[in-house]
Amino acid sequence: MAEQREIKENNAWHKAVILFITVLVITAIVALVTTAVLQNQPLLQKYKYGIVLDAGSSHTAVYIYEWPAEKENDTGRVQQTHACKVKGAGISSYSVFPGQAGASLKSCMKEAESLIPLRRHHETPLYLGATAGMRLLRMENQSLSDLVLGSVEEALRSSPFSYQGARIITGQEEGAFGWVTVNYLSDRLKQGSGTTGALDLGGASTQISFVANQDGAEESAENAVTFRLYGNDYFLYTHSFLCYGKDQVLKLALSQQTQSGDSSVLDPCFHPGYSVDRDYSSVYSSPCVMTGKPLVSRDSFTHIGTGNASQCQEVVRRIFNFSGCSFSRCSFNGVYQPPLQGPFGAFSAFYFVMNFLNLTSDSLERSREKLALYCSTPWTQIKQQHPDVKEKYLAEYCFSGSYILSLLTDGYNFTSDTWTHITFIKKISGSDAGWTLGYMLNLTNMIPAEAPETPPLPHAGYITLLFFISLLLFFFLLFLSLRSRWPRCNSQTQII
Ligand SMILES: O=P(O)(O)OP(=O)(O)OP(=O)(O)OC[C@H]1O[C@@H](n2cnc3c(O)ncnc32)[C@H](O)[C@@H]1O
Ligand SMILES: [Ca+2]
Repeated sequence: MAEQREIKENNAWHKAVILFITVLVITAIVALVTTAVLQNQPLLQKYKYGIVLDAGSSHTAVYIYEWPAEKENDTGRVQQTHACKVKGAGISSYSVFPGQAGASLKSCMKEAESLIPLRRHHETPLYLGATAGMRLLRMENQSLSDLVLGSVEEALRSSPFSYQGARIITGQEEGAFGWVTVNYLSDRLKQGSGTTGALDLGGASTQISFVANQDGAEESAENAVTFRLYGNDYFLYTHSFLCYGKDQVLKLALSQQTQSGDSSVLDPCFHPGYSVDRDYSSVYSSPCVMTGKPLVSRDSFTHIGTGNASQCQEVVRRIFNFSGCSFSRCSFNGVYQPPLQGPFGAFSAFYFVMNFLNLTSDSLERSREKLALYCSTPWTQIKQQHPDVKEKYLAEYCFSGSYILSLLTDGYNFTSDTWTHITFIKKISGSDAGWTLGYMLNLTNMIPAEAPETPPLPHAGYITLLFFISLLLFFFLLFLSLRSRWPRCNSQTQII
């Protein structure tokens, strides 16, 4: 009887222990799962998205970015998944029918709707930034520029995304965010290592941005931008030259060459055999062209190419004003520029043109030689060699190449030595170089000022830990349950 009571007491004791351990194990598992879920909240939500519309002077592009939902503050994680080129010219060209500017964006916005998962639409931020084309339109006619912006705003508001605004960004923002993009994508911000300068050549403006000595801020505050990113301070020199994009510069060059009012213009920046009738209005209607149309009754002139690179260089140099610098040093047009600090990434038309001309990896001298040979090639031959290239682009590569060489050397003061510091780029790690990504990262606060504290374990680490601890607890429980059966079997043997 005493033995039986002892066995019963033993069993009750074991049951209590097992119950206690079971409760402990369940609590531990619940706690672990809760921790893991809290630490990695968006386990099921894989990606988040953002959309930026780059309303440039020549065209509008819709960029879609994505990033892993649980890694919002980790530098170098946001990437471009899609770019849609809006058909037709830039939004500033809709000044005649402002209401149609918004409608032009419809097909790219539909594309974005189909590419971004439905459940993400309402939380996907949507921005539009307009650049030099709209800056020029605003200078010419503020109410027309407001109507165009109103039209795109209305179209974007009616999309399912989280519309955050459409505005004309400043040249300083355009330059600075281009710099952020380039350095973010090349992972230079996170490492806190040296940075890359950014050179952007658009249709209506061009930007130069690089980290420079802080003293420059005292000389010219309007060219200084400071960033604190990821625990590092950056003092940036940036300048945007309105009217020095490649389309506006061509107008400037043509206006200078047509001043005499002659019926034809012999242009050394176009190929021999090239001949096109142009309306004066296509040159003189731009606010960048300060001089008036020559006093002739004709509406047009004949634009004839002669293909002479050294004469073209002279034509192009006349576009810059190298006198009158009120600072310690200037680039051109009296604009302050500190000594260049490379390396540099040159994108947009810098890339389009230099890539077409096959000049992305030559020395400055070799580039000059190759360009001279190219410019002197007859127009018929050029057209035969490149039947698939848009004729407007094809006709202008000699001029644009000459302008780029002059802008970089005469304008920004790159030399034969520092020329090698420039890399002509289109994309970095699959994302286009340009201001849009930097703009979005800034507005969504995705680059923290301080280096974020790294969680004790990465996502995969939590899952692995959870698995092993659960496994361990399971075996421990199994062991205890088996062990609790042993004495009972022994007792029964003894009774028999
Ligand atoms: O920055 P802004 O000045 O507002 O202009 P944008 O944003 O519209 O300018 P892009 O960088 O898109 O293009 C720069 C210029 O290069 C031209 N362009 C685009 N693709 C080209 C190509 O393949 N070959 C030559 N030129 C090209 C385009 O028409 C513009 O004149
Ligand atoms: Ca641009």
